[in-house]
Amino acid sequence: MNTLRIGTRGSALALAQTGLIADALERAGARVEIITVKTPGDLSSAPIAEIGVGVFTSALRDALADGAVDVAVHSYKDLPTAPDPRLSLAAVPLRADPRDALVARDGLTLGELPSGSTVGTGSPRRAAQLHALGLGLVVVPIRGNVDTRVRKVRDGELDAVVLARAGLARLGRTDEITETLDPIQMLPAPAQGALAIECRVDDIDTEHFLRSTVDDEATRAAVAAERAMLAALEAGCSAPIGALADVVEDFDADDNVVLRLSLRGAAGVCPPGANPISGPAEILRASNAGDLTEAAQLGRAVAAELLELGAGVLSGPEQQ
Ligand SMILES: NCc1[nH]cc(CCC(=O)O)c1CC(=O)O
Repeated sequence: MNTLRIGTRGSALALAQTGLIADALERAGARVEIITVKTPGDLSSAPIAEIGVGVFTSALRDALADGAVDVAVHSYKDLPTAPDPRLSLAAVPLRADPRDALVARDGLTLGELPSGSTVGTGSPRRAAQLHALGLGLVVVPIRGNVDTRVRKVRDGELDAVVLARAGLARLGRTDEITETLDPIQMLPAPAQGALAIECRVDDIDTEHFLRSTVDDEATRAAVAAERAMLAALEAGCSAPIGALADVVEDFDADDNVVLRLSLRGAAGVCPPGANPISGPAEILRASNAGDLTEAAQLGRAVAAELLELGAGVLSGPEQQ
C-alpha cells in the first residue's frame, strides 16, 4: 500500500488524537504521513455559535476530497450532521470517556463552588446546564484551545472551566480535572469523545483498511443514535443539545450476543442571562444496537419525545 497521508488540524488536541490513529495504522502495517491543514476555525476568535458548525472541519474535508490527503481525522462532535457525499465515514474508533470535566481553583467540585463563582465555557449546552443546576454560578463565554482555557483558572481570571474529559485525556492532563461531571448534571454533546475517520467515497481500499483496523462497532452505534437525535432536533429547534448513548453486551432469546443501546437526550434554550433547559426534557430509551438503522431510529424517537416535551421552547424562571 502507498503511504497514507493523514490530514489533521494543527491544534495540540487534533495532533494528539491524529497521532493515536496514525500509530494504530502503522501497527497494522501502513506507512503514514501526517499533514496539518489550517481551518478558518483556527484563525478566527469569534464565538463558535456565531461562526457556525463546520468551521473546524470543512477545510479538512475539502483537502481530503481534493486529494491533498487520503484520510481525515476529526473530533466527531465538530462534524456537521449533513453527510458529505464526497466522503465516506470509514471508521469510528473506540470512544474515550464522553463526559465533561470541571477544572476549578483549589481542587473544588461544582457543588463546592460558592454562589457567584465564574465558570468559563463557550458552549450553549454547557452554559444551559450550568444555569439549570441552580447553584448561582456565573457563566462567562470563552473560546480558545484547551491550554488557553485551563490557564484562565491557573491565572485566577476564572474560578473554573468546563471541558471535554476526552480532550484533557488525549493531552495527558487528566490530573488537572477537579471533577468529572455526572451526565445527570451535564449531558455531553452528541458524539463527544469520539473520532470520525473519513476517506474519499471512491477509495475502497483505504476505506476497507480503516474499517478493519480502527473501527469500533459499539461506538459507531452509540454515536449513530446520538447524531440522529441531534439531526432530528436541528430541524425542529435551535436549543443546546446533549445526548449520550450507552452500549452493553447482552444475549438475545437464542443466546446470541447482542449490543443493547440506550439513549438519554436533553434539549433546552439559552437566552442570555435566563435559566434554560426545558423542564424534565430528559429521556432514556432502550434498543438493540446491532443495526445502525435501529440506532438512528432510537435517536429520532428520543428527539420526537423531546420536541413533544417542549424542547426549543423558552423556559421561564417558574420552570426552573
Ligand atoms: N469543540 C472543540 C472540541 N472538539 C472536541 C473536543 C474534545 C474532544 C472530544 O470531544 O472528542 C473539544 C474541546 C472541548 O469540548 O473541550
